Amino acid sequence: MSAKHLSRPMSLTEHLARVLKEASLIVVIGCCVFMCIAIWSYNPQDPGWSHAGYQPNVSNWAGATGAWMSDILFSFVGMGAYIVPILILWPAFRFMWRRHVGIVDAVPFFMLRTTGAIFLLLPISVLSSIHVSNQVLGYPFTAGGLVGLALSDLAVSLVSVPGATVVALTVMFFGLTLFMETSWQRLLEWIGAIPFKVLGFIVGLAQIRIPMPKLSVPKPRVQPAPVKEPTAKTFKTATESMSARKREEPAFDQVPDVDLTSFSKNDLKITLEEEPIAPVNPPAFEPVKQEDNPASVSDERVVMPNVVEVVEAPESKVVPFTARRMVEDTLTAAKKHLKIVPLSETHTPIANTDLDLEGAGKISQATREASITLPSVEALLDPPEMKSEQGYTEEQLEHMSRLLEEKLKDFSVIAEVVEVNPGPVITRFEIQPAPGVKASKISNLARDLARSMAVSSVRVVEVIPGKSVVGIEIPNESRQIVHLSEVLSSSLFTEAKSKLTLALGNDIAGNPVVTNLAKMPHLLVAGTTGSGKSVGVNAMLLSLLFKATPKEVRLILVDPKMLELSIYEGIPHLLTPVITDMKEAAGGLRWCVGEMERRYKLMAKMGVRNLAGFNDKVLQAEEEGVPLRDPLWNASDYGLPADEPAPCLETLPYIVVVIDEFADMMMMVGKKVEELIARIAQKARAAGIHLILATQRPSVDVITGLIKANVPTRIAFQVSSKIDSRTILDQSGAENLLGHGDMLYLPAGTSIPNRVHGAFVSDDEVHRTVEAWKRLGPPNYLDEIVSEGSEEGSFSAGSGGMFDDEQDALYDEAVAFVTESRKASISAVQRRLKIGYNRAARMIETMEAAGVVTPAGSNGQREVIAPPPPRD
Ligand SMILES: Nc1ncnc2c1ncn2[C@@H]1O[C@H](COP(=O)(O)OP(=O)(O)OP(=O)(O)O)[C@@H](O)[C@H]1O
Repeated sequence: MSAKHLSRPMSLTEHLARVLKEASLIVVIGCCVFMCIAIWSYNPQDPGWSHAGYQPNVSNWAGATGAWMSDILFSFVGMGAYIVPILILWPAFRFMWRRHVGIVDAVPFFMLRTTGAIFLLLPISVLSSIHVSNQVLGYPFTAGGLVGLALSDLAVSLVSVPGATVVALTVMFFGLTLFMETSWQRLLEWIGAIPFKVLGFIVGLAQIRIPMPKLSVPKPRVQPAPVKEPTAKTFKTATESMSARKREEPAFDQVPDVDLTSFSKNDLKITLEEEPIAPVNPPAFEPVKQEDNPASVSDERVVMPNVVEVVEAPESKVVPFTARRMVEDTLTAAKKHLKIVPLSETHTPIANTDLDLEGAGKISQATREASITLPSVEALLDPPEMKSEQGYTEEQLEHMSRLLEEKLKDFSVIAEVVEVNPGPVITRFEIQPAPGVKASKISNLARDLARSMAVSSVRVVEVIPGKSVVGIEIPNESRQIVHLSEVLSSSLFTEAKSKLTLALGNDIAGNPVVTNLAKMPHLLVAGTTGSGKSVGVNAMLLSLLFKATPKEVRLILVDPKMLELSIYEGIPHLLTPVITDMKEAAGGLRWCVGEMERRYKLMAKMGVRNLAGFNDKVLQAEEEGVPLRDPLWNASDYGLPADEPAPCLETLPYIVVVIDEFADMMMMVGKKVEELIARIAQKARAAGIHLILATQRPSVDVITGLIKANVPTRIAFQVSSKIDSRTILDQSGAENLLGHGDMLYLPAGTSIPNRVHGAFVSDDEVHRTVEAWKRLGPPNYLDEIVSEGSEEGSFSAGSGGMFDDEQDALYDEAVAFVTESRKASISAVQRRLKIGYNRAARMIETMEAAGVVTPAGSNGQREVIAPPPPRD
């Protein structure tokens, strides 16, 4: 948001209100000055309200009116009369200072201060009445006036003089707190800062006397770039702009020797907390003549991260400079209230416990040796752009914080901005709502806040782990693009051992977000059209292509739009050509179910619990020179002699099924797809089969309860409504994203989504990577995958017919064969009818359901129950 947005022209009503406000203040000031004159020139002998007067002339400077006014005040509140003008003036000034507060908004504050004023005034009268003699003063009644007299009589009779004094003092401070609306803590801090101010003044005087060389100060920056290795002897600070510091700065060795080692760490923490600092390498501060090379010193400077923390006492050599800087910082910090801490320091990166940084190394090493070298990220992807500072200036942040508070107040939410965290794409304002304000109330205001703050969207983060504040995320004026190459070259990605490592993008603080599909174990990606889904899916696919060889990961890509994934046609990772036909897509899923069952059986025979274990065992046996034989092999199934040895087992690749628009599939193929997906999702994890489902229609008929229950990891790109966001994430928030790859990533088993700025990858980059892989070898397609679907015969939308195996054209023939041969063997049926393994397996299962054969026994054999068909 630009500054011009912030300072929009006033409407006529606002203008009138402002003029009226200022005119009233002038009247109030006038009245108070008059009252002051009347009170200070009070003469008990002047005529007034309490008596007729002892002298013919009025001596009060404010005339007879003043004499009457002061007499009334002294008669009622005695000495309290002196503070009455202050009690009127102070609130009037505060009302003026708060320029954006309307009269209605000011009513609660007015009531608060009036109550405070009464509770302040009355005890002063009571105390005066009890402790001050009226003989010298000569007020009409007592030193505390009639009110003081009445209340003090009552108080003394109830709690005697000391008790009444304590009660009156307590009430007085209570009233003062309400009236001043100030925090005693701040007051104490302010008083505590006075010695530093004095010290600063003395140092300033000394500077004037000693001519010093100039030192240029770098231009303020909102987001300090993180420094790799902060020196232990420096102070870590946040934020920006030493813009106010325009005066000349001396070289450290010429600064008057002020011993500041006596400052306590706590002092520094309190006073320097918000002040940006540009720590300096001591050698860079040799006296430099600005005229010669003004930039040379500032170039040496490094902006350090935030929040003052004295790690170690400064070395004596740098004490004078540091000390002077501390004093300056103290002075500047005293003026500021807004705490600005870059997100890079406050935001906790997403936990990467899933990344398999250690495990699974054995297999990968072994498989990798025998396989092709992976293409290089640097050679194929565009390098990341140089990051430039794109956040708001410190003044803008200050202004926006106040504006945010006011806008919230317009919506009857009293809240205070306690911290601002600028990030590369968004800036997070942490607000502390008043007690009793519900976070959901603030969430519901997201759109109104975006409108009133003139930004494209505002996201409300109801829960920030470890804090009691609510976060308001406001987009920066221009956002940084996260390039995939940046995330792929991060150590998090390169060190991850899992072959299914996915690079998603950067989190709000700019840290890479890398996840493991193997642990997810299935992923649902949804978002409206143009929100960045396809780019996101491409980034995930490229992550796999830069991490795994075809021996390690195979892909089945389903692309009904024939647009997005067809680009990958021909890469050696594909198990089948990119599927664009829904029939074949359903067949692909059925093949996956069959493959899953087969893998489960294999793993059971081998006594391992998952694919990694299976592959380890196979490799180990290969290394020992005794390769394992396929335990499921049955020579007779293939018409071979029984003594034919089974083939050797090979490692099994992970299989990733990516469906780009699975709503289309649901519409065209019907409910059965949902069941198939659920079946794969429930069991396929151990078998190494993983699903990535993408849709641009996040409605309940596409993302059904069954799918949600089985696909625990979700990514929501921008959606058009709260309802869509709830359908994907079970909570709102995605409707307030920025689009263009901005996403909410909800890992399995958590309820707090993480905002991630998705990695961008261009079509060119995808092309280059695909070409590189194509050059490394042709794909080895399995024909049975798509034939599984098409050979099933017709299937009508929503009928579920294609999965009803009793409707299978060959089912009757299969039953006849089984009952005649009395052999309920899948491979026998497969061989006899010349069909795929999965189709045969399903027929046998259908026969089991129909009572033709028994369930498989412990040895895997089935009995045929039904009699053979009668012969003609
Ligand atoms: N991570 C990103 N960073 C920057 N811009 C992005 C990012 N992701 C997407 N975009 C921009 O958004 C545009 C739309 O992205 P994309 O085509 O992926 O959307 P989509 O959700 O797949 O839309 P559709 O469903 O219509 O295909 C892209 O052309 C690109 O310019």
